[in-house]
Parts: sequence; C-alpha cells; structure tokens
Amino acid sequence: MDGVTVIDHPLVQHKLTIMRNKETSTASFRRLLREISTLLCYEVTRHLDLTTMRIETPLVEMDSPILEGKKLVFASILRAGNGLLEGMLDLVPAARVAHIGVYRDHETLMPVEYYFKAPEDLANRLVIVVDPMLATGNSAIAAMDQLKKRGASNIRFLCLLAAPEGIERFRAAHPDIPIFTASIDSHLNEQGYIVPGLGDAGDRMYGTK
Ligand SMILES: O=P(O)(O)OC[C@H]1O[C@H](OP(=O)(O)OP(=O)(O)O)[C@H](O)[C@@H]1O
Ligand SMILES: O=c1cc[nH]c(=O)[nH]1
Ligand SMILES: [Mg+2]
Repeated sequence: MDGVTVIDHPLVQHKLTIMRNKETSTASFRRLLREISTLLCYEVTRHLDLTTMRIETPLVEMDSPILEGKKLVFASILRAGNGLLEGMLDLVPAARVAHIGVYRDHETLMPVEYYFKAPEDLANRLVIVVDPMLATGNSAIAAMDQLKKRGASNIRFLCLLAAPEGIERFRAAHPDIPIFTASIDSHLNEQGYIVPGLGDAGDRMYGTK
C-alpha cells in the first residue's frame, strides 16, 4: 500500500501474537508493548540523517557518524501512545517529547482533544508520532492537524495495528505523512474496533477495564 511500511520482522510478529491473545495479563501486555516499540523504532528511524563528530579512538582521530537526537521529537497520542513512547526513548534518550491528548468518543467515534504540549520550533524537527492503534484514523488525523498548525512539516506516524479504513482516511487527509505499522488488519467492526485486533489498547495497558 502506498505510503505504508509493514514491519514484518519475526520478533515483532511473535510479540504481537502474544499481545493479541486475550489471556495475556496487563503486566505482560505493557512489557511487550515496550519491547516491541524498540524494534519498531529501529525501522522508523532507519533513514534518519546522520552528522559526524570528531572523536579519538585509542588509535587515531576520526569523524564518526552520530544522530542529532535533539532534532527528533517523539509525539505520543495519549494514553496508549505512551506504551510505544517508552521503548522509543530507551533507544533515543536525547529525543524531545510531545504529548497530545486525544480520545475518541465511543458513540460518535469522533476525536476529543484535551491536551497538547510540544517542544517549540517544530518546523526544524522530524516528528515521529506514536499510537498503537489506527482504527477510523480520526484520532491520528486530529493529532497531525495540531502538529501542522504549530509548524511541523516533517512527520512520520508509527502504530502497531492499522485498519484499512483508517489508512485510507489518514492518507487522504495527510498524504505527505508515511505510516509504519506492524500489521494491517482485516477491518473495523460496528463499534469501530480493529478486527482481529487486540481490543482497547489503553485499557489493556493500564488495566482500566
Ligand atoms: O483511529 P481511531 O478510531 O481514532 O481510534 C484510535 C484511537 O483509539 C485509542 O485511544 P482511545 O480513544 O481509546 O484513548 P486512550 O488511549 O486514552 O484509551 C487508540 O489509542 C487511538 O488513539
Ligand atoms: O481496536 C481498537 C480501536 C481503537 N482503539 C483501540 O484501542 N482499539
Ligand atoms: Mg487514544
């Protein structure tokens, strides 16, 4: 699918299967989400620009490649995005962080925005937005709208599961933003849940249901 990268690494798929299993405990689900996010982070950052740093090895001086971590922003769509965020920060501790509070109204499936805090000068940074679920796409689209309103123009979206309906809507609204996901699932059910899916990611992470 155009603009969508499916991260089908065996370790990712193995962990995802355990997360989908309804018998998996809250503690295990949270740990797996953190583990899987480091693997997904590896792929979503694959093409990042490097600069060089002059260092001395025990033998010689050299210009060695280094990431400009401060130029990177990880933006978590609350709440469930925080599960991905933690593993990403394990790998890139110097990244800056944005929090975007959005939940979807269970009746209308429309996004309700309640919080936004991001580093300044988003225009000069790569923003990687994380949320485990892309269902209707409404929450992610709202988050991207907010980031663009504040100047962000170089954005990527990382999720764990995506529904075809959400991908289509997201790509129509934000064709410039590539999507990275571990799976494109079958469809959305009448309540807007991804099938086969893994249920409500936030509730499974935090044990709120
Ligand atoms: O693509 P959509 O149809 O908008 O659905 C996806 C959104 O739903 C979930 O969040 P939820 O609204 O359950 O909030 P929570 O993370 O606070 O539980 C998920 O983490 C996404 O943000
Ligand atoms: O299946 C879904 C859809 C939206 N949000 C979730 O957490 N799960
Ligand atoms: Mg949410």
